[in-house]
Amino acid sequence: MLSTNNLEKRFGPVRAVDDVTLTFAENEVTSIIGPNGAGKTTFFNLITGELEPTTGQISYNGERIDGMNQHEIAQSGLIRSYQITNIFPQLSVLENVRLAVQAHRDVASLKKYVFHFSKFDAVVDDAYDVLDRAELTEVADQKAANLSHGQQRHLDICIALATDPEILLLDEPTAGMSPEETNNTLELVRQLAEEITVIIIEHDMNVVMDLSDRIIVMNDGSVLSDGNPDEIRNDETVQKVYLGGGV
Ligand SMILES: Nc1ncnc2c1ncn2[C@@H]1O[C@H](COP(=O)(O)OP(=O)(O)OP(=O)(O)O)[C@@H](O)[C@H]1O
Repeated sequence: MLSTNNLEKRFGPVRAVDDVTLTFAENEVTSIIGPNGAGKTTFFNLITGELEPTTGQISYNGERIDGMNQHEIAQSGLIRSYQITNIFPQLSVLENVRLAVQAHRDVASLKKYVFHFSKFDAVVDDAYDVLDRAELTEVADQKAANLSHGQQRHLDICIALATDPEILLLDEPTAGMSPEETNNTLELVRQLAEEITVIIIEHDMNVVMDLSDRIIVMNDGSVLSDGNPDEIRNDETVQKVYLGGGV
């Protein structure tokens, strides 16, 4: 459904992403790992349209998306979670998700929602459905600013889910979380992966090994290795370059 072909991004002399050809399958959790500066974030930025490739192609559901703007790519179902920066802290949890549901509708529908309260109710119902998936229903009326760090990260994922993604990109979803919050997030991502495709950048190897169907190891902009958790754990090159033999 999503593939890259000879994808390359140069920043002056630096090849941040260097000849990356990958295909992502539906309903899999894929983790992208690698040392600092390996090109993981740049790869995400290329897929979501935040950066344009220097050369190479990106295809999504049979269409070229390289060169499309971020908004068009997001509308087509490829959504990135933005690590809390998308949250309006002074609004309630429900209002945050409701706004995201509304923003996803086109302008004509939006007018209907304003003038027909039955449609507005449907938006609220959708927002509650999303909160329910992340177990945030109980805090729906609280100010987003008052949530714990883990709950805010989940709210951020809810805001992404409210736009009905087919592919969800998550950048270090468990960063800064307590062990309990991390477990909740793992459970949430597992549930999501039953319906959508999830691609994660993650540094925590326990999370990566636990959660992933597939792991892509990047180094110096290139794909060093690509396989299931057992294959990556036993890959000698990966151990030498990245895992230090410790996993
Ligand atoms: N806007 C930019 N301008 C110049 N160089 C950049 C830019 N963005 C990234 N780079 C360089 O591209 C390379 C890849 O960086 P990138 O941030 O994609 O790596 P990363 O794997 O996400 O690293 P980290 O795990 O530290 O976030 C690095 O050498 C980085 O310095």
